[in-house]
Amino acid sequence: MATVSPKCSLSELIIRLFDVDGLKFGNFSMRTGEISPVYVDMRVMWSYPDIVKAVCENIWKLAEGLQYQHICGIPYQGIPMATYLSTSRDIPMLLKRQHVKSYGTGRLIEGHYRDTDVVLLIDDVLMTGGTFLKDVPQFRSEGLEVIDCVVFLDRDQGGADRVSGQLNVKVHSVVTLPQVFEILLKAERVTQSTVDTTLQYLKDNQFHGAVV
Ligand SMILES: O=P(O)(O)OC[C@H]1O[C@H](OP(=O)(O)OP(=O)(O)O)[C@H](O)[C@@H]1O
Repeated sequence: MATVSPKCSLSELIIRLFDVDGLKFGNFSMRTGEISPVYVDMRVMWSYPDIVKAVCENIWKLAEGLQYQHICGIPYQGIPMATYLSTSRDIPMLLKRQHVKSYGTGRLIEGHYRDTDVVLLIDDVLMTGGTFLKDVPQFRSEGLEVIDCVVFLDRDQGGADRVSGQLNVKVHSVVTLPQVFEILLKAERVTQSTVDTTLQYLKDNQFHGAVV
């Protein structure tokens, strides 16, 4: 299978991701309890460094012009993405723990920062927005400000609006699922009928209101 270059086109990257099973069609149980006809499994990219580089380069482009002093990846997938950008661009990174340890320093957010410093949050996928809705207040209660979040793929189920509406944080995405379908359709990787069914599902399964 041909690899992609870090500066490849978005279409090339999406097709590469599809070809390594990063985007699957079928019936998948989601965290929310729903059955989704599409599943985005960016976790497979860790086996393909060319995809990691291209995904992160797209995130970097997206973050151009945003104001922040630190970057932080959302556990788990966001952490190696943020590490790649931190070390390749010399941007200080913070690490947020899933669980605070009962020993050592007992910190939730590791790294050096000052009160009111701004942190840019990085993640692979956005679905309900529930992860940002849960995590952003934790950063804020540690004295950090969050103004922007960047994700590679937004499933387009209302998550970005929930986050901006409830937290006054903007979520930027490299690509949305409908855009992914367009690319895969053009490349003849999926049929029109799969796309139609899946688009209808996304339309019928929007998230609003309380944290999921
Ligand atoms: O917008 P949301 O509905 O919150 O969904 C997005 C989150 O779900 C996935 O993580 P997951 O919880 O599967 O954990 P992982 O990163 O540890 O695989 C993904 O990596 C995001 O962090």
